[in-house]
Amino acid sequence: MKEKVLINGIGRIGKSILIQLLQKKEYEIVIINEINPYIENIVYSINYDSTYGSLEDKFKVVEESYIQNSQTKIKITNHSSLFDLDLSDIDIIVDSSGVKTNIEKLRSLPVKAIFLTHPNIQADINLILGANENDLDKQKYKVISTSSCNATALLPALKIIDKEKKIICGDIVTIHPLLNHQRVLDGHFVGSSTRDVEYNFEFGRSSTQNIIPNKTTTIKACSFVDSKFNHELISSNSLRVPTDTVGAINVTLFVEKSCTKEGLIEIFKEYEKNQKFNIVLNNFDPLVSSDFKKEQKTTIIDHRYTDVKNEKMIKLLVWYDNEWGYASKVVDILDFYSNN
Ligand SMILES: NC(=O)c1ccc[n+]([C@@H]2O[C@H](COP(=O)([O-])OP(=O)(O)OC[C@H]3O[C@@H](n4cnc5c(N)ncnc54)[C@H](O)[C@@H]3O)[C@@H](O)[C@H]2O)c1
Repeated sequence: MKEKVLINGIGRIGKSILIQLLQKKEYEIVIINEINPYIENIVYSINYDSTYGSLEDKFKVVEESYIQNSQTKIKITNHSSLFDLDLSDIDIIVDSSGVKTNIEKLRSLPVKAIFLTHPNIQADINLILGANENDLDKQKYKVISTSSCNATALLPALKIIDKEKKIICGDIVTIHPLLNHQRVLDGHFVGSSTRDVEYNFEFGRSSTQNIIPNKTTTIKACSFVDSKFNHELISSNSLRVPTDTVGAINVTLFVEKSCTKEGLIEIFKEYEKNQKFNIVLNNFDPLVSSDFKKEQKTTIIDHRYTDVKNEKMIKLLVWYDNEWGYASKVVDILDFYSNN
């Protein structure tokens, strides 16, 4: 039996999830709900993409409110609230709209599970593969947050190091591509109490003309998954840069047990060899951010920059595709949920 899916919000993340789910026979995308009222524009934005290229098997509009390609027919709805939708034919909702919704009310929806593509402390669980998948209890948990792209990339690396060397404290800087809530040229700041975007004057500044510093929610998102990895342990900030996708995290950690650069690389190689999910990729090649575009592994350790000072200070550079890579982890989480 296929899992019948509704995707809410078909922006950067919704679209990456849609395209990856379309490759899998275990899922049927029944509805896309999107507040964009122009179905021709929805189909256009699914078919063509400046970052990842255009779809081979293109969709077209049929019967006014459906889109169809050679494999699939999907109903398009335009409700601003999930509570206005007919969910009688839906098993799973993937909410990639970024809208903050009352979680108690979400639980009452007549579906098996609702996956939120943002960190949410009120969700039944914030889930990152390689960190806490064993805590997933399908009988108990209905609203499942798939955390953030940064936390999905960082937390597995922190846990690997903590297990072997015990982290005392540290600092991270995320270097993050543009997001759709930013402005192209200077304008009023963007942020709202109904979306998971921080109020931040700097995000009203031109995204293509600036490196924009901001307080990242990365460590907070990690703490929702594993409370040990919080702001008492690790400080953080972010630099938003004018690239389309693929982020990097510069990580500095102080640890209790002595280590060497070679020993650390060995630990990550061992993990990569034995991992259950597509998480760690060890890179030794002279690559740049765009080389990691569409990479499904989301904790890419660039060992050209792995370093140890005074046996107890570790430096790592971690890459991840914040759109396609993160979306692939959401799909892996759906698989994990469905198969357990
Ligand atoms: N872009 C990233 O790198 C990234 C990575 C991980 C997680 N996320 C999270 O995923 C979510 C979506 O981010 P995005 O970058 O895709 O944003 P986006 O702005 O590109 O897409 C959001 C889509 O949702 C639609 N939408 C807005 N309100 C809606 C509503 N009430 N009902 C239905 N649709 C609605 C918008 O029209 C838009 O098409 C956010 O929570 C974000 O924090 C983003």
